[in-house]
This record gives sequence, C-alpha cells and structure tokens, in this order.
Amino acid sequence: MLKIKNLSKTYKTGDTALSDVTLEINKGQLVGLIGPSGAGKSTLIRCINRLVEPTSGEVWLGDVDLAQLGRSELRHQRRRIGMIFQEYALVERLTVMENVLSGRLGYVPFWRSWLRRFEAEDIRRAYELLDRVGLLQHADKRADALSGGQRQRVGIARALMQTPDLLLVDEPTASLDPKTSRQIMRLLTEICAERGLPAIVNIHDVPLAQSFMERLVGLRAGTVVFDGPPTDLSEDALTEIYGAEDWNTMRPGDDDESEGPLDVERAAEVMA
Ligand SMILES: Nc1ncnc2c1ncn2[C@@H]1O[C@H](COP(=O)(O)OP(=O)(O)OP(=O)(O)O)[C@@H](O)[C@H]1O
Repeated sequence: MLKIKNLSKTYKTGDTALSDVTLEINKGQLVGLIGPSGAGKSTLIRCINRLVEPTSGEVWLGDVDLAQLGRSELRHQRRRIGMIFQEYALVERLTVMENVLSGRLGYVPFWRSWLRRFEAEDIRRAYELLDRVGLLQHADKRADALSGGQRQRVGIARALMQTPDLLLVDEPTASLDPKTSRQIMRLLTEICAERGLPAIVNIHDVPLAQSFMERLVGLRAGTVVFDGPPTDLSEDALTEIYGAEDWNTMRPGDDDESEGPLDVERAAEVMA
C-alpha cells in the first residue's frame, strides 16, 4: 500500500533529519512512529504528503510515486491522504459540521466550496461520520466551543471525509489528558480496523503506543533502528532508540523542543 524507499531529507540548515529510510506499510496496518525529539518523526510524516520536500527517495502510495509528482498532480493525490494534527487545525469560527465538510474541499469545485454548497450525499456522509465519532449532537456548535477530545474527534471525521487511502497522524494526543488520549487512540484504531485503513501515527507516549499500535517503528537520528510488534520492544530496543534515558518518564509535554502546531492554512494546503 505505502512503500517508502531510501527516503532522505537534509534541511537547508544542513540538518539531516532522515537518512535512507525504507518502510513498507500494508493495507489496514497501524504503525506507531516513536523516537526521541529530533529523531525525524514529523519530517518522515510530512515527507510522505510533501509538506516537507524529500531530498531523495521514493514514496509509493499504491502505484504512484508521490515524490515525483508536479504541483497539480500532487494536489490531486493528496486527497488520498488524510491528516490528523496535534492541535486539530480546525477553523474555530465554523461549526463542527462545516469543519467536517471541509474535508471534501479537495473534491468540490472552488466556486461551490466558496459558497459552502455541498452535495446532499456529502452532507449525509458528514452526519454519518459525526455519529461514528460520537459528535452528532454537536454538529451545529462552533468548533471553539468544544473540548480538546471533541476537537480531535472532529479532526478524525474531517480526515475520513476525504475517503483517504492512508492516514497520517501527527501526535494526536499530545494536547490531551491521559484518559481522553486513550479514548482517541481507541477510536482511531477501531476506525482503521473497520475500514482497512493504514495509518502512521507519530506518538511520543511509548506506553500508549504499545497499548494501541500493532507495529512500532523506532527512529533515532533519522534512521530506523527498530521495526516490530510492541511485544518485541525490549529494554535493549528502547535503549537503542532513546539512548540511556529512562524511557518510562517520557510523556507528552516533556519535550519543550517539539514542533509547534500547524496552522489552519497549512491544513488547508494538505486538504486542497
Ligand atoms: N524546518 C526545519 N528546518 C531545519 N531543520 C529542521 C526543520 N524541521 C526539523 N528540522 C531538524 O530535523 C531534525 C528532525 O526533526 P523532526 O521535527 O522531524 O523530529 P521529531 O522526531 O519529529 O521531533 P519532535 O518529537 O521533537 O517533534 C531535527 O534535527 C530538527 O532540528
């Protein structure tokens, strides 16, 4: 389904964030990306949909190498990739329903989205998705009236509205409390299983990743140093990924250097 071959990224600053990463992810597979701050997790996720331009390598989604596409074909292919963000990237002043429908923006003609006119079928699907994520009764509320967990549910419904072939999920629970984090992870895993949807989830919280992911990929300094089921993540494997740090103390929020949220325009760029 997704084949990443020899992917490398060196930023203009000279920082090499990814070195020769090769990964294959099958239909329906849920992969947790773990690793210390600066290991290249966000860069890897963003190279897949080219929010960050890879320096070299291939990113095959089915039979299309996304790394080779020009701008207009990239826009078209990005519809196939749903993205879920740490800070939700909702349009605060719009309703929950409008935010979910915005997942269709890559599909409807510009004038229609400008007038916010969507097909009856899109509206029916949006209601169905809101029901699936448990927010049906909040459809007409403004996004800024929701809790963090509810916002992330809107983010999930919006990504699904694209009918994606792949989900990229960037620290989905980093702004949530532990109980809400588990609820969101459970929802994500159930939805991926129901739809046979593959997902790559950048996740800081190792115990949470171990609880919910069927496969973990450990990055260190831009290189894959672990790839296997959570049951294989031994103390030695954790030391290989994180070095000599006490990995049990790693929790969301510990990492002051983590990248800031993407803003709404960036989210719109991915969905457009
Ligand atoms: N826009 C950028 N310009 C220059 N260097 C960057 C940029 N973004 C990331 N880097 C560098 O690339 C490396 C990998 O960063 P990246 O954000 O992908 O890691 P990460 O594992 O996601 O970290 P975190 O968990 O803190 O978000 C780091 O050395 C970082 O400083």
